[in-house]
Amino acid sequence: MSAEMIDGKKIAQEMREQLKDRIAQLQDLTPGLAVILTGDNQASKTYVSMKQKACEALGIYSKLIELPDTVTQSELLKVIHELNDDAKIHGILVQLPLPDHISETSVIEAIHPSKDVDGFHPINVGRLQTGGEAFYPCTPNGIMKMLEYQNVDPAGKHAVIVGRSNIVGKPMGQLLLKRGATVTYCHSKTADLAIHTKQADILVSAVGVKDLITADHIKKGAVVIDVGMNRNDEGKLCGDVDYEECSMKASAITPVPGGVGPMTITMLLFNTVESAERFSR
Ligand SMILES: Nc1nc(=O)c2c([nH]1)NC[C@@H]1CN(c3ccc(C(=O)N[C@@H](CCC(=O)O)C(=O)O)cc3)C=[N+]21
Repeated sequence: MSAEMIDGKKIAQEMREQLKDRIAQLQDLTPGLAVILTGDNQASKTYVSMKQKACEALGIYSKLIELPDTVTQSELLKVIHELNDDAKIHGILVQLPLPDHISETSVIEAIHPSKDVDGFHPINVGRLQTGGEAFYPCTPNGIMKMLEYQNVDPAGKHAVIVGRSNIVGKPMGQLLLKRGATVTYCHSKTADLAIHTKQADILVSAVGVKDLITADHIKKGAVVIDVGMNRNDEGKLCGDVDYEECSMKASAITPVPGGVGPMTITMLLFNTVESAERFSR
């Protein structure tokens, strides 16, 4: 039996329709998102233009600030401070990665937590653990929405996460823990990956290695979430999971493209709308 494909594109589209209604309720307040793009990395440009198109489609005001890769840290911080004070802007996203001479931590910490729609600021990271009003990182939060949509309740399940980044792996574990999963983190230093991943009821791979997860890595009936973004020999986008093999064994599985990616952008819109709603209260 082959697994059900979790259609991220479709779930994302449905959530975007719901967001349109929420935006309409804001009446004369237009949610605003500022995106700061440094340098001319082609991949970054592509993602940023996808984000802008998504904003446009929903009637979210989007402001793009393009800076050369020679921009100094203090110039970048000044731009962030101005956006913190800009009443038209409810969300600020600084596209990562940044040029090497700029401290990612300093930049993230300069964004006002109430506008940090990426959920990367330590205040938001902390509140994810301790509670309180926070923005959750878009990719893991989008995955939680996909699980909900599939009627997968993490409570009592064993969730295994491969990857320990601040952007995906770590917050993914926190969100699943919040929902009652037993969480295992695996990463590049894990001695025997398959021993752990084979225990997973829910497996999330966020590593960036093509075909890292094969059928031998998963348990029959597992829910498999692929956050990887890699290119195969033909230059086509593919994930960490060998989809063909694993879909024969999993109960549900996300494709790449069309899985987690579209949900990431949707959750960015979601956080921006939420920020505007908080602002209007
Ligand atoms: N501050 C910051 N926040 C981010 O959220 C952020 C970032 N920096 N830097 C780069 C990564 C990457 N990222 C993606 C979002 C959507 C897709 C996406 O929609 N992908 C489509 C396919 C796109 C294609 O065809 O190339 C899909 O998977 O179906 C991919 C990647 C957000 N990022």
